[in-house]
Amino acid sequence: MSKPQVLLLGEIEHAHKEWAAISEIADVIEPKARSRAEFIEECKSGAFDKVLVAYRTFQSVAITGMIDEELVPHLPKSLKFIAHNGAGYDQIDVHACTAHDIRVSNVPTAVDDATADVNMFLILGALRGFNTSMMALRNGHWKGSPPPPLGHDPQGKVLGILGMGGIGRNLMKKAAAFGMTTQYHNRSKLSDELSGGAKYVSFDELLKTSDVLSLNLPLNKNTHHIISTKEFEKMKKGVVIVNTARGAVMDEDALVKALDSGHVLSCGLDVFEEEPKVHPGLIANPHVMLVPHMGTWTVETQTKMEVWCIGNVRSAIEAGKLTSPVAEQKDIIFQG
Ligand SMILES: O=CC(=O)O
Repeated sequence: MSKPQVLLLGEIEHAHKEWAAISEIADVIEPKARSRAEFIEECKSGAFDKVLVAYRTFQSVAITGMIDEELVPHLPKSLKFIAHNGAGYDQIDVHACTAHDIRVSNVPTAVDDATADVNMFLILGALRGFNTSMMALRNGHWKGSPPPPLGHDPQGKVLGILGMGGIGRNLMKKAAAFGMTTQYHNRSKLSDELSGGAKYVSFDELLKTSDVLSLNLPLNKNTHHIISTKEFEKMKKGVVIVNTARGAVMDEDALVKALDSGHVLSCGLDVFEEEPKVHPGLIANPHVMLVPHMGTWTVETQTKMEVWCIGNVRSAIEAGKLTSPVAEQKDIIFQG
């Protein structure tokens, strides 16, 4: 019997041993296409007609573009699984995939520590106002002239976490070590065991009473611009906002205005609405902490993510199911 085919969209950089083991149970193929148009043509040519599983990276979007309603109908009928190497899967229209009987998995858990570490780094940097003086030092002006205003301690501050998934819960533990108290808002209240004693509050309450607001929720139609002008107006004056989720959960234009007016004291961002473009109002603001999407950018975490994603590929081939299906598909019974 011939082996099933696996389509590699992107590259395996670390988990070479685990990937080599996939070659023992499947034939791995790669696209020749270098653009979305070429990829669609390659799909149409029948080149992928025996592919059962696709492994994809965040970066492979440069070739395929979004896995959206336009692209999904061109994917081969044989394709039943997409294993996405990343926690956030906003590049994939899950509903379009469900409609074509394609199961989708992401990589939770493996990303939690590294992303929450960046979260903490951004919280500390934004509270302390480190960026201005770090820039002054490099420009030969020591702390700057005049020196920057005094920063703020995390101790005793209320951290509001919007989206209490794995990263949010990991952040809560780290923030506790810095003396912060956590409250959260989530689609649903967590069990006491999961929430670790953090107070569940309404969205409005979270906005009104947090000293630091951390965005840890996925980007989808419901969360796009969930933080905009109206929400900034409800926040405490002097609030600090950090985002390691996806840029578009916050309206960047509105953020820049809230920073410029002084209502928002500072922010720490790892993600941007139109990456790799960064809003000029953020670039021009020396107080804000800006990191070019490096939440999971460590050898250890990238390796863990690849191993996890390859585990999904293996499970799809051997057991006919994914180990970590995306939330939207957990309760769906597939036909094909
Ligand atoms: O941004 C990183 C991820 O979604 O894994």
